[in-house]
Amino acid sequence: MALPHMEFRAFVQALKDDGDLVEINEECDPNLEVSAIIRKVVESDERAPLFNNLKGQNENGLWRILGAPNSLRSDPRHRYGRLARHLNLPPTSSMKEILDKMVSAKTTPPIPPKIVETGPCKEFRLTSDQFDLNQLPSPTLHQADGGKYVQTYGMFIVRSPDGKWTNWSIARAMVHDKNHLVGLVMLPQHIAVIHRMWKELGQDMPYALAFGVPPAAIMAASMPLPDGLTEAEYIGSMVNSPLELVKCETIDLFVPSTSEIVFEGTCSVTETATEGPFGEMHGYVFKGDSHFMPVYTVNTITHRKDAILPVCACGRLTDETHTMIGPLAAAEIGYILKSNGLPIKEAFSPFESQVTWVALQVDTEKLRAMKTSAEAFCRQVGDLIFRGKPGATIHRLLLVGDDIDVYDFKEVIWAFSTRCRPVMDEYSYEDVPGFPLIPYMSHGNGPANKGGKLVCDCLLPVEYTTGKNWEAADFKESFPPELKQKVLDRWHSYGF
Ligand SMILES: Cc1cc2c3c(c1C)C(C)(C)C[C@@H](O)N3c1c(nc(O)[nH]c1=O)N2C[C@H](O)[C@H](O)[C@H](O)COP(=O)(O)O
Ligand SMILES: [K+]
Repeated sequence: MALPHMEFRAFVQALKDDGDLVEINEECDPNLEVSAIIRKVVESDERAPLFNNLKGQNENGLWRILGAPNSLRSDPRHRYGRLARHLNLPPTSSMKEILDKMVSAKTTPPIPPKIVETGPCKEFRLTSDQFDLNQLPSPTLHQADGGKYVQTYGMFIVRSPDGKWTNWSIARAMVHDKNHLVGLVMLPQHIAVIHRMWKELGQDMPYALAFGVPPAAIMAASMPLPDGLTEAEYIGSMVNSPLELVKCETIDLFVPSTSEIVFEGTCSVTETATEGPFGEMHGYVFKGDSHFMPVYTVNTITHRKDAILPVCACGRLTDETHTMIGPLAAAEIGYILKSNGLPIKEAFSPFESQVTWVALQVDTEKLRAMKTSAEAFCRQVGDLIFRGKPGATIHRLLLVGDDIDVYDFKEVIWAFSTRCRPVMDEYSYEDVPGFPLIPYMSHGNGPANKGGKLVCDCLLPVEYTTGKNWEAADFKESFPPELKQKVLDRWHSYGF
């Protein structure tokens, strides 16, 4: 068995060994029952459910479902254990350690993937007359959804026509009919950028959709890495070993050889169909909210025996859209600001903001050395992030001082509530791309795709000039160290 971060099935075994898996062997219905269970799981940080017995499974066990593949654990000591297992990090890892790992390959040489002859994803092969996506256990995730969202945690593999850039990403897709999907292809995402390249050529875009890929790969697939960067070699560098890829049956693309399930085909550059509505990452399903999106033809399915389909039943806190989309964008945002010489120490997207905010911890000593103004600094940050792709999903950037732990929302909201004067300390951006999936954008008063962004300065003026001139009225800062130690030592003898 390979290591959990390099093979999905080993990852599932690792969850089981961690006591972080519940195997459900009684028959469950992929129409809402499975998702209801997953929703209850992610709303209470319960163990991940593995559905071994689904209505509609075919004779080779295609497919089972693993729900909540990268959600939270209830034990605070292992809160991010499932994310850590995706990266071969200890289950006690912090979010900082996990995100540092995700940017670690920025400064190490890429390691190209290794092509292998075959692999477990080739155990079974179905041609288009041998499967019906409506008969297979494609799950319906929310009762108001427009279709069966079979694709919520698989990885799209698409390549630029010149073959130079292979992008791996997660984008949703639902069953359109027995051999077709329809999915969200939306700029500025790279899948949409590459789709446009094929459209300009007048050729349908070959794609592979691999489910149950190496966990390290799905993390990078969910991260807004730079244009033109091929995730496969970035991940190779991150895990310090080449990923093993195998050639698709019908198209000139390569997929991780241990993938659980692989759909192969072409994404039309002309034909669209109605997609949505879908219960999305901000926690809403708007009735009738569907749009025309590209149609994917599924020509071939290859898969492992008793293959497992990972499913994110997304919506309200806390599922993979919150543990991954916001934090991974924050990691990229922090990296961009640092590599542009700005005094940023940490960046995180608070779940409580439904990952629409990124909090940036500022090194205020370096800030003071810049002898800059609040307006100039906030505009510098906002221009770098809101005019670039990694900031696409983020609508508030909060600048906080050294004393604020951006990974702890209690800290962030204290600074925001007490140090950022509404309006005067906020710098608006109305002329930048907006994120249309946020309800106040898609169903609000202004344009869905433009503006609605702020840089919120949660640094007090003294932090720009002479430095912090207050003590927090709390146990940590308002008492001499020896007294604090005495209180801690005697805490129980006092009677607490
Ligand atoms: C982890 C994760 C990420 C995403 C999504 C989901 C999960 C679980 C769904 C549950 C399927 C919900 C859907 O909103 N979804 C999604 C999506 N990006 C889209 O353009 N379209 C989508 O439908 N991302 C985010 C993208 O994966 C990242 O933005 C990534 O950065 C993209 O890669 P790239 O274009 O930057 O290379
Ligand atoms: K990506």
